[in-house]
Amino acid sequence: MNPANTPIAPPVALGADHAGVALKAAIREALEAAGHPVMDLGTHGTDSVDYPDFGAAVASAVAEGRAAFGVLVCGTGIGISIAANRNPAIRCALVHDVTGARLTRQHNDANVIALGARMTGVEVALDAVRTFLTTPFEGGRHGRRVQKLSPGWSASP
Ligand SMILES: O=C(CO)[C@H](O)[C@H](O)[C@H](O)COP(=O)(O)O
Repeated sequence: MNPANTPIAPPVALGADHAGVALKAAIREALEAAGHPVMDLGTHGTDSVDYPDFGAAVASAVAEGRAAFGVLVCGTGIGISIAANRNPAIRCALVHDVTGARLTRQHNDANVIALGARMTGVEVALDAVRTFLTTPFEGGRHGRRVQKLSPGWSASP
């Protein structure tokens, strides 16, 4: 609790490889300007690094409740989304536009979004992140389907 006894919302965890570091910085700047607490898990420079390290770090932060949501960026968004989805608590959606960002919250209850810095422009990416962070899960029939994405669910009778 802070001095005003107001709960502080968990931050948004950010992660990127070298290909995504500039877009991550733009996302961080926009979120901080809007008053969102962020947890920047790197990378912090343009030296070549391996996207699985950052996908895993953000996935762990979300899975452990240290972050409310995660935002990941690599060149295409593909590799880093695959990395995040190796964590069984994570539903990471690769998104290219605002519609995808909205629908993956409404229908999939995605807790991490992945963007491709070599695929999606900065303004679209920022709009997608804002939409992702402000759109609630719809539940209902989607709840049943999301349940079937959980590690314990099996298609076998
Ligand atoms: O993982 C990826 C492909 O899905 C990302 O786009 C990476 O950022 C990319 O592979 C990095 O490539 P680079 O040639 O090492 O910059």
